[in-house]
Amino acid sequence: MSTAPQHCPSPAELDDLELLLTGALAPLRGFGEPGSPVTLALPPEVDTQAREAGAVELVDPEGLPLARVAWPAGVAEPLSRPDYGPFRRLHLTPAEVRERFAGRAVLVVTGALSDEQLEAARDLGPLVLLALCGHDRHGLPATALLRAGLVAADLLDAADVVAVPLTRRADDLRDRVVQAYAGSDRVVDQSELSPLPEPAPKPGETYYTYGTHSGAIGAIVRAADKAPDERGLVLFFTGLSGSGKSTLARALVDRVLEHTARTVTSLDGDVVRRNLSAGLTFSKADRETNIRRIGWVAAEIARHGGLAVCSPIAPFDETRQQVRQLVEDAGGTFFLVHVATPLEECERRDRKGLYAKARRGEIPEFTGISSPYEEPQDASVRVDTTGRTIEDALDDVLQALAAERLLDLTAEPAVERARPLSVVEQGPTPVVEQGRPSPVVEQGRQARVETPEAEAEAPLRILFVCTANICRSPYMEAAARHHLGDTSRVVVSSAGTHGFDAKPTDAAMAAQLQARSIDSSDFRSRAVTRELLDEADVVLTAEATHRTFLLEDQPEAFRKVFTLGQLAAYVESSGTTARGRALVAEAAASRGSASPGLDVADPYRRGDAAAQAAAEHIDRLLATVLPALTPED
Ligand SMILES: Nc1ncnc2c1ncn2[C@@H]1O[C@H](COP(=O)(O)OS(=O)(=O)O)[C@@H](OP(=O)(O)O)[C@H]1O
Ligand SMILES: Nc1ncnc2c1ncn2[C@@H]1O[C@H](COP(=O)(O)OP(=O)(O)O)[C@@H](O)[C@H]1O
Repeated sequence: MSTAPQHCPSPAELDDLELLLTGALAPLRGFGEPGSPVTLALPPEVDTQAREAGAVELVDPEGLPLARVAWPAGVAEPLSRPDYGPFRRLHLTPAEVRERFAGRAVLVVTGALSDEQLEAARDLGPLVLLALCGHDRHGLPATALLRAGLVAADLLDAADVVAVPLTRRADDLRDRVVQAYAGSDRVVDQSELSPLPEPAPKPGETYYTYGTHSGAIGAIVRAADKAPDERGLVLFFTGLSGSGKSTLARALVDRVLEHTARTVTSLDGDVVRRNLSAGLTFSKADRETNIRRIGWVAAEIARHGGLAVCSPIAPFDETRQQVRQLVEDAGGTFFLVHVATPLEECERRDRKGLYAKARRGEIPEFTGISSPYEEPQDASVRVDTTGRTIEDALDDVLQALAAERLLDLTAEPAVERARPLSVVEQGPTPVVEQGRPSPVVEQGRQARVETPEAEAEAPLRILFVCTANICRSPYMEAAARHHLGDTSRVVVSSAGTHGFDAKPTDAAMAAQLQARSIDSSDFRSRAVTRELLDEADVVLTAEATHRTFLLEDQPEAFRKVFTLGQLAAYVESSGTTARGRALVAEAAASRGSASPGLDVADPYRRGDAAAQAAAEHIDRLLATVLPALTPED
């Protein structure tokens, strides 16, 4: 028989294991007994190995073997006594409690004792404070409950605290567990000491803050009882590729930064896969690993009161539930947003060309096509973005967040958005002297152009970027070249953020160019590279999402990457007279944001009218931007 695999259970499962091993759940002796809520979930590969070996070895978070569990039958045999986690000394077995504290009343507590309850507890005589502090319980966090218990025990004449890791799912077995510790001694519940006030707490709320808590207990309660909007928060967007997760998540992050002093961590699916989850595939197991990693990071952020915004596909319900659990165990709130844009619309958008590839069988296991997406039943809000503006769709999320009193971003920001500052007003950041950018501003290009003089003489290089470099950016490149005529002061080119190398201009956009007597038959698409970005003096993207994509990889390029609409808006609103590189530096210093409202909409596969609208939009923007970007003689 093969060796039993090792596995570290979830915190709640570790709690259950402890109760099983100490006999607190007797006659239950293992996981998964018929009708028992005490279960153990093994990852598929561990499950397979455990079945082969007939057992699994459960280890603590540091890898110390705790128990051998027969598998799949589930009987647990101890290998060592647990010694992980804070307040371990308070974790006595039922037998130890019965022996050490025989004859004492057992007071069962799930919250901090109020002043009134403390007074009433004095009448009970010597006490055992049995603190139910399993990992997935709502209410006062376990460590705060135990600290408050120790203070209370100090204030009472003879009282000791015992930690009982009873989880919420084992609540049906609560009486049995309490009895195991109390034996034949008297049992009193905390709520019997003073009546609960009306109205009773709502599900998920606690009564630990009801009544008066003064002194040291009061301090513990107040520190733990953070208002919902002060607690760690994980906003988790799930939905199909192209449903709008990243767009909405990004818009939400911008709102948070504009409206509050909170810092935000963004964990976008694509970005995580280039970093934290680099190398993972799209198999079910790898997707689960990917989501659990995101969940782990997000939970750590929530543990410290932070705000994390996650936007992976996260197609499996069970993995999303695990993330919820991780976040709640860390004291944070998990807020699930289902971006429920239907597959047909996502496929119509196909902004990365992935659905087309998946349909052709070039991408295996593509979500929605050849890999499942399990619709969440537990989302706090469901948003279908079809036919709606981003602002409108975002509003649904903001309303739900505000309604749950988690984060109110619905009001206008207190400070009106600063108007673009001129370079002189801006102070120490990019300085423009005699119409030339300072070396600091253009550090990235120093390797290419040796001296500022030579740099000023060199033609200004514009790189246009869109998704696949077949619709919008080739049009921008060709139309700009046409518009610029035979000037040698500006050089234009284009590239795409995703795939599709060596494709001609999309037919609908080529037709628009032809209608303007511009030939684009020689054009072939290419992917944007670090070198292309380095070489460019200014990069103009079709959408804010393209800009973000570029800056996620090369944040140092932020002073030269704009959306075309953003730069046009700057030129128009600032009334600037700067030209060429000076204009680029000035626009960078203005710190205007690339609002998606300024994007050139994607005409791909949307017919001739959409192509015409995109072409006309680009024409208008180029008419504003190109004269300003052309250096003066
Ligand atoms: N086979 C397959 N299925 C789904 N998606 C695929 C696949 N291959 C690549 N991509 C691209 O990867 C992005 C999804 O990555 P995620 O990490 O969010 O996926 S998952 O949560 O692990 O399922 C997804 O990005 P979004 O469009 O932003 O969702 C795709 O661009
Ligand atoms: N109301 C809307 N909300 C969000 N995205 C929208 C909306 N309407 C159109 N879109 C477009 O849909 C696409 C969604 O892409 P993205 O946010 O990257 O999706 P995902 O991250 O889910 O793959 C973007 O091109 C976006 O501009």
